[in-house]
Amino acid sequence: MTPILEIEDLTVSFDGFNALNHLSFQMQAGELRVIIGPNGAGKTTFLDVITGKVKPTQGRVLFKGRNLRRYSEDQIARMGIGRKFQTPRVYLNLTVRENLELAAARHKGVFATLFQPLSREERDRLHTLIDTIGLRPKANFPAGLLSHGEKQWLEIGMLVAQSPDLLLVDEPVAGLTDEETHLTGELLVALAESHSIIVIEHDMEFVRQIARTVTVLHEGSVLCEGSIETVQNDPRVIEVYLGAPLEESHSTQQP
Ligand SMILES: Nc1ncnc2c1ncn2[C@@H]1O[C@H](COP(=O)(O)OP(=O)(O)OP(=O)(O)O)[C@@H](O)[C@H]1O
Repeated sequence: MTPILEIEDLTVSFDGFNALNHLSFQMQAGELRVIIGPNGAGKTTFLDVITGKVKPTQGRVLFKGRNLRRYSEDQIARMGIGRKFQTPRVYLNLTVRENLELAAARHKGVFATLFQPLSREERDRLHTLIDTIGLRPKANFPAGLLSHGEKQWLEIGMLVAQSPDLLLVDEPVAGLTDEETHLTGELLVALAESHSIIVIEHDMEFVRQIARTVTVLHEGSVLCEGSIETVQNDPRVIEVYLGAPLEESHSTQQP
């Protein structure tokens, strides 16, 4: 089976400095993959290159077998790669439902956003999605009244409303309470039943909750990959996290 994402010998240089350095990576459709790595390991650049924001200096990024090099960021988004940034980008004056409707319509293009009402089927999908993201009781609240965690879930919902095949989620639990963090983990695990997802995260408790396979980046390359136990016990990983157990080094690794 063709992997949903395949990265071959990828190097990204900024003024001669390799933010990504001969990196190779593969994931199959339906995987929930967690990427960790110390500050400066190349995690953000990794996402930037998948979404087309940054172009490879060398090497290839293949999405469902197609080389992304010649496509713009917009084209890549329309091909089915959706990205959730660290800070929520929801419309604060619109309700939860309106935010989701807008995201679903935007997926169909500007004309549809302005003039075409959602079909019955699309409305049913959004109804289910509001339940999935746990915001049914607040469906008619303006997003400005939501907590930080609820805004994150809404934005994840807006991403899903655009029907991406691959979701890229950057540090979804930064700044969330323990309970919100746990609920975010449950949400991502539920979404992983029908989506391929890459999550970048520092919070090791959260990584343990959701991770099946973890990829560790270091100095722009894959240092090691495997189950959370495999990765945590790998001496190379322990060394790059300053010789400390992962969860203890976490507090020193936050940006
Ligand atoms: N536009 C740029 N110009 C120059 N150097 C850059 C640029 N973007 C990233 N870098 C460098 O590339 C390296 C990788 O950066 P990147 O932001 O991808 O790491 P990261 O793993 O996301 O780090 P963090 O956890 O701190 O967000 C860093 O050393 C960074 O300084």
